[in-house]
Amino acid sequence: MYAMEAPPDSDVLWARSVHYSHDGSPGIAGVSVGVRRGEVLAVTGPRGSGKTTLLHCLSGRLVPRDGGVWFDGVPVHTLGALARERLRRDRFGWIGPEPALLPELTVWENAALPLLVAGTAHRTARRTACEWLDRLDIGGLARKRPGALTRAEAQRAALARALVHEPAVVFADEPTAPLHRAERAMLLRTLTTAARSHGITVVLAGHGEDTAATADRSLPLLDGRPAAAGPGAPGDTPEGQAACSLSA
Ligand SMILES: Nc1ncnc2c1ncn2[C@@H]1O[C@H](COP(=O)(O)OP(=O)(O)OP(=O)(O)O)[C@@H](O)[C@H]1O
Repeated sequence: MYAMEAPPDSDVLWARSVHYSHDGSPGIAGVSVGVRRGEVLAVTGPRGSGKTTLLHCLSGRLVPRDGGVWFDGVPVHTLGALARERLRRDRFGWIGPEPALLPELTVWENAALPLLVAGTAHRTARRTACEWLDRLDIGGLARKRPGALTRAEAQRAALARALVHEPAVVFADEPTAPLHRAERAMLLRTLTTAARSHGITVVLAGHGEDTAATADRSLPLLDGRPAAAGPGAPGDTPEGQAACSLSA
């Protein structure tokens, strides 16, 4: 049983036989994965294969209907809603397909939000946010409002917000979806370079080949299950605990 196993120390995130269904429609079924500290893991698969659902389960937004998720050895699936919210605020960063910046705030205020919400002094939050905007090559836009940014710039601002508090793990759910090809490659490179230089683990969902190429390993999903978990595949257990067939 997953509950009797102990997550390995090397894994910052560890999921065992995770099942989640959205009001009856299948989301993911029997996904197990370990993510090592500082690693970039790609979760790939076609539309509707369960990538977003898995990221939501790993980040504590959703509680699996069955199976469990551990972060730093803590069983996230047993925590209450408030504790999971705190965990997401303090230890995780999130960037999705839409930048979701607050239009009435400046770019630096948007980037600083995780620090401000956590009670960091205004001046420190501003300095740190501006350092991240500089690092992501949009320092000159710090005082602008999101409405004045291109999509690529807005997505970089969202990336700064995901990284500003130097979380343990950044979840990036198709962060390049709104971008053109050249911008996509640039954003992925920026994300992984920044995360690697700060020891931040990345779980990156996407369906393009560029997603897998960016990552250290890949977990391909199909219909909510690990795609490589056919008969005889590694991890093809009766519980369906197939670990991600990790290619690297
Ligand atoms: N809120 C929801 N209500 C009902 N069904 C949902 C909901 N969210 C996801 N699903 C279903 O769960 C399955 C997995 O969806 P999910 O969004 O996790 O896949 P995905 O791989 O991220 O897809 P995409 O690439 O389109 O974002 C799909 O069949 C989807 O229709």
